[in-house]
Amino acid sequence: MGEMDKIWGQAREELQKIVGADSFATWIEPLKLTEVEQGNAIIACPTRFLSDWVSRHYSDDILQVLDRLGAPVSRLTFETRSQTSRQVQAAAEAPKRPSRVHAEEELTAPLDQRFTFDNFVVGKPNELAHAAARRVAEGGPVTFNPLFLYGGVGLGKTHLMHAIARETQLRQPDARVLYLSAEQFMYRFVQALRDRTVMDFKELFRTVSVLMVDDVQFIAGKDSTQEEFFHTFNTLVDQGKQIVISADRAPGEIKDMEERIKSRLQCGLVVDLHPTDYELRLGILQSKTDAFRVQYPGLQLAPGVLEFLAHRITSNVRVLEGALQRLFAFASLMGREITLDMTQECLADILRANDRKVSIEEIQRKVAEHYNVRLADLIGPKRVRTVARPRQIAMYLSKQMTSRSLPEIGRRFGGRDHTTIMHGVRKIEELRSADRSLAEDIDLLRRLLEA
Ligand SMILES: Nc1ncnc2c1ncn2[C@@H]1O[C@H](COP(=O)(O)OP(=O)(O)OP(=O)(O)O)[C@@H](O)[C@H]1O
Repeated sequence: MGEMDKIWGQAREELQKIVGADSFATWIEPLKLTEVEQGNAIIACPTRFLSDWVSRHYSDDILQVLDRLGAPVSRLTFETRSQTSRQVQAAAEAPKRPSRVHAEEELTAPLDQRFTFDNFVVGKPNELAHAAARRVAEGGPVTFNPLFLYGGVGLGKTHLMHAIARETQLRQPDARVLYLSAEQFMYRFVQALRDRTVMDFKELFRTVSVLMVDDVQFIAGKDSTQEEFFHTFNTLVDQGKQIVISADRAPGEIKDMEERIKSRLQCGLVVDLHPTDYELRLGILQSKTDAFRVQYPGLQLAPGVLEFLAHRITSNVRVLEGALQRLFAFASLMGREITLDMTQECLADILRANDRKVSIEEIQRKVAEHYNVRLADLIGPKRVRTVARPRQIAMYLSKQMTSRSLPEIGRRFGGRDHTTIMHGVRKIEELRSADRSLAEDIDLLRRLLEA
């Protein structure tokens, strides 16, 4: 067995544990590692569609697993077999199934086993989206059509879409649920145009019970795809069929999307997934930790680690999950308890990327609020002690927490000279070591500003 086959064999075992048996069979099984060269792993993949999906959804997992197995890889390149061999393969497979069934199976993107309602942690920022998704999945009379879910990267849109599709299939086994990305919609449409099978395409789309299209912003600027999408959409709505759409922004904000489509998209229920808050992040971390404990039995987790992560990693849930996954893998490899020190060491890059940039204005506002003085007084010329001390604290924090120079800070404090700022910073440094309650006040303010 060659070196690549050996590594890939081990990687496949690991990946199966991470993604689950079904997703593994659908997405990872058909792949083959052919070469690792200067940090680049070349992976052979039977179709473009498969490589697109795998690179969007499983790249991080594959990279992490290869890394863990000692293959120093920082990039993945997917190589698809040539067009000719793909056609030969398709032709060889075609007679096995009736053509209609074949087409439907190909159209619906497989569902990720991990994306269920049970695994979705609900908090303030996503409770409305979750409730609407559940309502749609319950079936019954269509009350809002379409359901339009939108939100920033990695906040759970795809997760909710898969959960709706799965739940609908469970509750109504006869319902034809079609779930696909807008990119796949376009790809299929273009293929139908090329193969002169547009009528079949229309027929197929217009006879589904539930149509779900992920990342609809993708068809912006693609005129004929938009046109076709619009007609499909109207036909289904007229027939009272449920449509669920997701996008990275609100319908009205999608550029290069025809007005009539935008307005159609807005006529149902539009709900957004807000950025996560601390409580939701902590809830998600706790739920993922429970899942990881099954995968890594016996692993010890020191108190405070999850709170630290929820506090420091605020970008999105995907990053949060990736961080936890790396931490568990690292700890299990080292056979050590997960402590705060290990967390900081193992996730240094992610933590750095998530460091909050605090502005001088935020510092001034927070300090003024904390000491109950007016913002205008904090910045203005008043010299009374009740204002002068908080002002110096704000100067000190501005120097510590931002990369601004003393003259720049001076300008934001009502045009003061840089020597005044330096004096203020020094004064607080002195007082800090002598006055405990002042030191505690400053720590509290810093924590509030970093949150
Ligand atoms: N509330 C939640 N509870 C549990 N897991 C969540 C939650 N929100 C997001 N996730 C997880 O975060 C990851 C990213 O979510 P998802 O793929 O649904 O994001 P998205 O909004 O579709 O992002 P993108 O715009 O990048 O496609 C997934 O693994 C998902 O399971």
